[in-house]
Amino acid sequence: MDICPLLLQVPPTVYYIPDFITEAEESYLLHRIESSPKPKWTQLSNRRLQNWGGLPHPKGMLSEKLPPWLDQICARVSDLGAFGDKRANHVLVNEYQPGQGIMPHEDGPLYYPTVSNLTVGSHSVLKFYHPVSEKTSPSTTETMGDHAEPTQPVGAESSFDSRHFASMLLERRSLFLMRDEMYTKYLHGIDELRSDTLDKNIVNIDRCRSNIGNTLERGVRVSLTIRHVPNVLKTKIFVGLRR
Ligand SMILES: O=C(O)CCC(=O)C(=O)O
Ligand SMILES: [Fe+2]
Repeated sequence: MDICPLLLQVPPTVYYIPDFITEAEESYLLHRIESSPKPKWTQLSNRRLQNWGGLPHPKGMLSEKLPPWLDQICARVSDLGAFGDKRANHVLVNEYQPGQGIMPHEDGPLYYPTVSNLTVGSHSVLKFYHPVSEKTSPSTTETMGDHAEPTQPVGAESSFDSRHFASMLLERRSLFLMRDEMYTKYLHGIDELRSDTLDKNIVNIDRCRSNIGNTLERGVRVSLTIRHVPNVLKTKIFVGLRR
């Protein structure tokens, strides 16, 4: 399996694995996601999502058992050593219609500092940004635990272009991993576009089916953000015995 880090314009903390799953596995995952009960979906302004495994919280996540179809994929990602000797215990499913995206953000301190993203259904382009300054905290913070949308200070949008330093093409069925400073320091986001024209900023183009200059129309893309939440509440159930 090809998990060589990309040593080009980005630090060696980004991994791209084309065809991590088969077409049959992709169809199966899409089917399971689509057939999840309606209340499992949370509609946000620019995408909808499903949260699995519990709601990450600074005081600890009350963990919920993952369904077998997600547990299997979590095991496969964990077996790569993505989370050290820990196992992924949390999955966020994001569904993007063409024209939808996610604002530049960081994933925050509630997760083990490695994020893995499995892309199904259609491709996307993930863009990476320098933080506003090395000393200040990033302009946006993703607090997916409570489904809050990333926020952005007034005037920050115009500066994103100048802070953009690399992009990754995430083809369907691929797995993307980022860790270390790519997780803790830099921001990532997806532009709200209906198609992507691939330019020289795509650092993983050599591992992709497409070429620089191609324009790819976006279909409905579902991504599975697979992470490890270290702070899990150990619930103790006390059973009172009465005489
Ligand atoms: O859809 C993606 O690939 C990115 C999702 C993301 O950044 C997140 O869930 O925090
Ligand atoms: Fe993210």
